[in-house]
Amino acid sequence: MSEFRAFSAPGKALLAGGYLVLDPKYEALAIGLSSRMHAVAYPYDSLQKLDKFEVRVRSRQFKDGEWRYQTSPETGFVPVSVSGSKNPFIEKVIANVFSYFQPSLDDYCNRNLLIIDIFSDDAYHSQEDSMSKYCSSRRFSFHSHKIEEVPKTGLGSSAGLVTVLTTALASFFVSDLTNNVEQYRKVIHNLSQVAHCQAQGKIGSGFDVAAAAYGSVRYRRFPPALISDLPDIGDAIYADKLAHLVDDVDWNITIKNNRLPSGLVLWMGDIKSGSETVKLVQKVKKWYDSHAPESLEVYTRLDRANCRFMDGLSALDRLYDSHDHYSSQVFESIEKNDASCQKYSEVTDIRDAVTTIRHCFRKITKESGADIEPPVQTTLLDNCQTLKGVLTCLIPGAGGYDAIAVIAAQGVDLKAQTASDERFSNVQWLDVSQADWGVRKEMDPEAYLDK
Ligand SMILES: Nc1ncnc2c1ncn2[C@@H]1O[C@H](COP(=O)(O)OP(=O)(O)O)[C@@H](O)[C@H]1O
Ligand SMILES: C[C@@](O)(CCOP(=O)(O)OP(=O)(O)O)CC(=O)O
Repeated sequence: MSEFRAFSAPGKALLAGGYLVLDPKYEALAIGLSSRMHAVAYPYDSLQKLDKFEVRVRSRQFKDGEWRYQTSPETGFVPVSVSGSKNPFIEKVIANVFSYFQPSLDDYCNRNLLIIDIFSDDAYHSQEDSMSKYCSSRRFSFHSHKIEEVPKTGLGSSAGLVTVLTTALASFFVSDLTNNVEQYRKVIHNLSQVAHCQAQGKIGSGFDVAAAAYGSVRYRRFPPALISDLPDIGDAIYADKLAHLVDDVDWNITIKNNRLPSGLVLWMGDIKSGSETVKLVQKVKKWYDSHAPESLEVYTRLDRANCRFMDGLSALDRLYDSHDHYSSQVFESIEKNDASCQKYSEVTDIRDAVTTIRHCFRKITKESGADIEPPVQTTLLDNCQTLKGVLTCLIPGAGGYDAIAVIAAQGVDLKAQTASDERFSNVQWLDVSQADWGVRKEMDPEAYLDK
């Protein structure tokens, strides 16, 4: 590719299936978010040295936000940092994209310097110590600290980065990718899952990369061994094993469209208190293993409620699209959030499912010591449920003290409703909502360039 091109990938919120989604028996609901990670790929440039590729990834929103890696076929495309700084997510994307496409330097003579700019939308990070600036017509926040030092809001910045960078880097090697992302979506997803797991040093469920690649999806995970069984990057057989995994192996995952109803909006409330997902997962696993067979009964009940929740959202989405009189009555009742809601099974089915989900999570919280829905969050969610226009609310993902998710009718303003309400004083409503589409080409690459 010889011209500028830009791509973006969405953030994520896991609205159903936390913990269960780690087991391929269960499905989960990953919602793509309007906060996106962006990548701008520049036309090829040339290095003086012709025996290597150099990839320069710049995140100018952050202090020291530039990483330069060199790689070559001779070294099995093992990336070597030549900027002194390292970024594991960028490094693994480079290793896997080059290992997969196997570019020869002869084919890229004088086109061996690849430059990509990364931009992240505000909601991914705390905005303290930042300044809003325009790059041409797009506005981003620029921070005075390094990316690793800026507090995150848990919207999946690393998954979005890995997915959009994989897409942008691949566009140097596949001439028609930019205008056919859909055709290459599976390859992008698979390469991104591999890179993300390798960079994190652990194999999670992958729901966050699935959301970054596909948008809002009903998701069932791949077997962890698909990735853990890969040889080391640079190993003589790594490229062949990676190509076989990406192109030929059945990952046996479920990726189905399952979106929030058009007539509803997702609100994410940042609580500004962190929770360490890895420790929560370890505590829940210990509880599950030590409380069998009752723990299996709890998971089975949770799974049924998760599926009722997901099915209920799909039913409500179909109802909204019908635009008939009954649909209007149902959505009007949600807007009022009064006793009239009890008349409509489309509303009560979803609420009953979430009630069961939250009850099970409180039971696990009590028995495992993992603060999935601790009492302070229970109180906050119960208060949220009373707000005008709220259909339901829950703790997303691994739960804890990170955030709350509220599904409310369009046109409802939770910021205004809660602004002077002491009960919500520690909630910062993020400027983010659901966005159903995954990684995509952006139509205005010039909009990211400093004029
Ligand atoms: N805009 C960015 N530019 C460069 N690296 C980024 C960017 N956003 C995220 N990262 C990388 O991802 C890491 C955060 O990943 P992680 O801890 O998994 O958080 P999250 O839950 O948001 O994915 C950062 O420390 C950094 O290495
Ligand atoms: C526990 C989980 O099932 C869900 C975690 O969801 P979060 O959205 O809390 O994830 P982080 O952003 O990594 O904290 C682990 C997994 O699925 O990998």
